[in-house]
Amino acid sequence: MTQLEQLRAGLSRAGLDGAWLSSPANIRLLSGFSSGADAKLLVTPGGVTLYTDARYEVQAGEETRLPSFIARPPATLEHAAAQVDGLRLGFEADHLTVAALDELRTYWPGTTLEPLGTLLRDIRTVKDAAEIEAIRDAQVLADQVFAEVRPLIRAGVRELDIALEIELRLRRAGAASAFDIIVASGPRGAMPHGVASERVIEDGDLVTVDMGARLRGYNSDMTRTVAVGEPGEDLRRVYRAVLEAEEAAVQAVRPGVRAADLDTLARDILTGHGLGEAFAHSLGHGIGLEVHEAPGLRSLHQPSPDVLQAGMVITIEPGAYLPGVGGVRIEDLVLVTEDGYEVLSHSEKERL
Ligand SMILES: CSCC[C@H](N)C(=O)N1CCC[C@H]1C(=O)N[C@@H](C)C(=O)O
Repeated sequence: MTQLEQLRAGLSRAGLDGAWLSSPANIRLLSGFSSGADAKLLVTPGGVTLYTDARYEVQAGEETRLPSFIARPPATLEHAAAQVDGLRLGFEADHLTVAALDELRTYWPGTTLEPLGTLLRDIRTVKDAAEIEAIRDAQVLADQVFAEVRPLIRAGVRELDIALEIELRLRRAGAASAFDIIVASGPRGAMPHGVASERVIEDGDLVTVDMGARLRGYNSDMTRTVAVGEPGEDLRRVYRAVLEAEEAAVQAVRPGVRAADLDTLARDILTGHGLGEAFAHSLGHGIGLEVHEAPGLRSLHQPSPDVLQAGMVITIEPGAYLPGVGGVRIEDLVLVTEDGYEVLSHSEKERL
């Protein structure tokens, strides 16, 4: 079933006639149009219409085979009003603003509007062959760029120069950076989201590089922690503990495993090394049109209800963060297959 067919089936199960979609990722998923921030998608029993404005007329013609209506609000809402009168329409409650919902109610007094729930989240969680190919290609590029930039990670180089080189090479290859590149060296390694700064890397540092490529709309995500010179034995011990947790969690990936249990598995290993408190985030996440999407690999603070299925693409990224000292994170991008897993990220890991 195509994603649109899955959406229609889900709408009918929920007693809805259609949907008004505003999130760029879902618009791209269903239409192929890549500038969803300036678009809406209307799904009704009679068809699907992409609404966008004159800046995107040519682009819409190139990117989608769906009929487009070129206008700006309120003309778009007035045009849609005739099609949605008397219908029950779903909307993305986690994306549509309160003001935008009020506006829909004003222009469509005869339409019942209801939150879509997890329907689109669920459709996006399991990837089809084309989506997996795009993520795989994004990771091939990320591995290649990491290999090219790896020799730059040395004493005397600023974190932001490493990030710049990564970004430049991704852009030159026709991709983009999936997110602000994290380069966290020395004590900055204690910041899980330590985006590259002006800090100059020193001998004995561990340097965490977390990067991803966005290609054909799909993202990759991978982290490597690199040793510069000879880090002290305390940091090496932390590195080995994180690597042990990471490899054990990857090896446990297969359909039917609860996402929360993978987090617990990695967390227990780190706790055994006295690093449970230092693992300050969840084990990983699904990835696709957005960097963070379902399933969440989380056992603490709202444990994930998700169970792994073939076709999910997830990250496994345990870390340990020691304020004032430094940190380690190791992350692989993993495809859940029918009989287990395939690691999509191939960049070499340190063996300390
Ligand atoms: C700003 S995108 C960061 C990408 C990165 N690989 C990543 O997902 N990280 C870095 C450390 C934690 C993890 C993260 O943000 N996890 C989220 C899902 C959480 O809430 O734990």
